[in-house]
Amino acid sequence: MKYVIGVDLGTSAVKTLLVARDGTVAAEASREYPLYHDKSGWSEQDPEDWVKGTIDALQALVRESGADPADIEGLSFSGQMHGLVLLDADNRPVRRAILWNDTRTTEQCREIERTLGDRLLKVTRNPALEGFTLPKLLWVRQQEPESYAKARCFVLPKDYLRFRLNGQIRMDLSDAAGTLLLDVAGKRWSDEVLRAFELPADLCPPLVEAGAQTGTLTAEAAEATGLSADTRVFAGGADNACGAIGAGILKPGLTLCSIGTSGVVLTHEPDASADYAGKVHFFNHGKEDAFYAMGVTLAAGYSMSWFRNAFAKGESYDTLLAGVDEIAPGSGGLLFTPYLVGERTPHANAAIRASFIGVDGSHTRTHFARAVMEGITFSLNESVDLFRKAGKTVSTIVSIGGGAKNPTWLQMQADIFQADVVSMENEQGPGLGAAMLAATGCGWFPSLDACAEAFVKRAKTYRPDAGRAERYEALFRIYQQVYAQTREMNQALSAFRS
Ligand SMILES: Nc1ncnc2c1ncn2[C@@H]1O[C@H](COP(=O)(O)OP(=O)(O)O)[C@@H](O)[C@H]1O
Ligand SMILES: O=C(CO)[C@@H](O)[C@H](O)COP(=O)(O)O
Repeated sequence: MKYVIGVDLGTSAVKTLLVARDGTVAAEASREYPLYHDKSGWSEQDPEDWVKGTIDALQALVRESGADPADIEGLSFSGQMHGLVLLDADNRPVRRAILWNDTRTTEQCREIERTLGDRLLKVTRNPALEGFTLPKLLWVRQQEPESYAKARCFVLPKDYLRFRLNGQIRMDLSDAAGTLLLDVAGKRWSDEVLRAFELPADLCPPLVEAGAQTGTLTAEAAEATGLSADTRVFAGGADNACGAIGAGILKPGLTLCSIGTSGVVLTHEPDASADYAGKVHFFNHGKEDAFYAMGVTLAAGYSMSWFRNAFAKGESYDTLLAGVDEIAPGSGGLLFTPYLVGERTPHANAAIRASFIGVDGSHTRTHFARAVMEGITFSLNESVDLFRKAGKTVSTIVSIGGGAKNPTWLQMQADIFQADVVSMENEQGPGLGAAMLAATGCGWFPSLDACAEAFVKRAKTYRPDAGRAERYEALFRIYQQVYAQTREMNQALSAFRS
């Protein structure tokens, strides 16, 4: 049997999948790594932790599957987006990576808007948001000039990981789209943006398609992982692009919901003609010449993991969420907004923070757990709502990510989104999407679409219940008021955050 590997470099962990030629997942291995929040709004990781975790996970994958390394033909990547990894002349990181959910760059975002005006949206197709890469580059240049002086090139998280496995510095278009330095429709680095900020063109790595082969494993990487040095390495893509591939979102009319650390609602765009006026992100897909639009909830799964770590440390999600299905929609009048680290869609605001509204003496921890699930899903529904208002039909949503492991949450998504929600046999869509890029690159299939026919396996469809949907519609209208009602208070409270 021949195999490929998909490596998903997530925010909470790296997840590796060994996938056989018929699309069956033969083995899985993952390793967690820490997040550093040294100050309020900061979020960093050590690139060395990604490399160690991945090598460890790959070793375990090869060892525990018993697969012959010679039969593992290709490997590709899916990665958390936007994180800035600045490299020195020897390609060593000059500081820790600043991640997608780090919001320290509000000032730099305003500077980008002032400098580029309406050209920003025209060229990069996106507004200036704290999570994107360009504001982070400007922050390091202004705040840590000694680190910036050492920097020769920047890459994104999975590009650094790939470099450590194949020795080549490259960036794929789907990830480059989230830097605010790419001419998204033209598929090239924007000279105009680089010039406007006096950034040298060679700071940007060579661009490739997500499906392009970028060499093979180095001898050292092969030795460390137990893989063969002949294993072909394919560039891979942004986790949301790969999640879309792994869920079969390869043609118009299909929508994805992913609840990982972040949460996204994403629709396929066949070309760059759609204009959402910057209300949602607009990026290059991992499928050549296609695009996607998406709304992002910054703290989706992160709200659940925060809740667990703060109030039930050490418990499994299954234990934490036991009993939530016995509580009626609305959690007994308890509402949660998931703005733990600020928000992106529909409220681009780094200063907003989360709330529980309506706490009652009768509420138990289970009410709080259900309210957290509902609040995250209401936030994602703001993106569904935005797409519907822009004229998209959203009737079937494929749901992936850690949040899709819980059947009550999947039914809740159907009831709140008022759409059929489809789960996958394997909820690890981004890793599967990465494996599909490798499988197609190895020539197993003539196209990603053909690969999807064999690899994308739907498990169950959750249909909305009319009664619950009606109740949630009323609750959603109340939920939508919380942002405006708490914005000023949170702005004032920001002075008290450390
Ligand atoms: N069994 C579960 N039930 C409900 N939610 C879960 C479960 N397992 C994981 N999650 C949620 O999924 C999140 C992790 O999802 P994952 O897709 O692995 O994230 P990432 O790609 O960002 O590392 C956790 O933060 C948690 O909120
Ligand atoms: O910032 C974004 C998308 O714009 C995030 O979706 C990151 O790409 C991280 O993803 P997860 O770790 O939550 O999968």
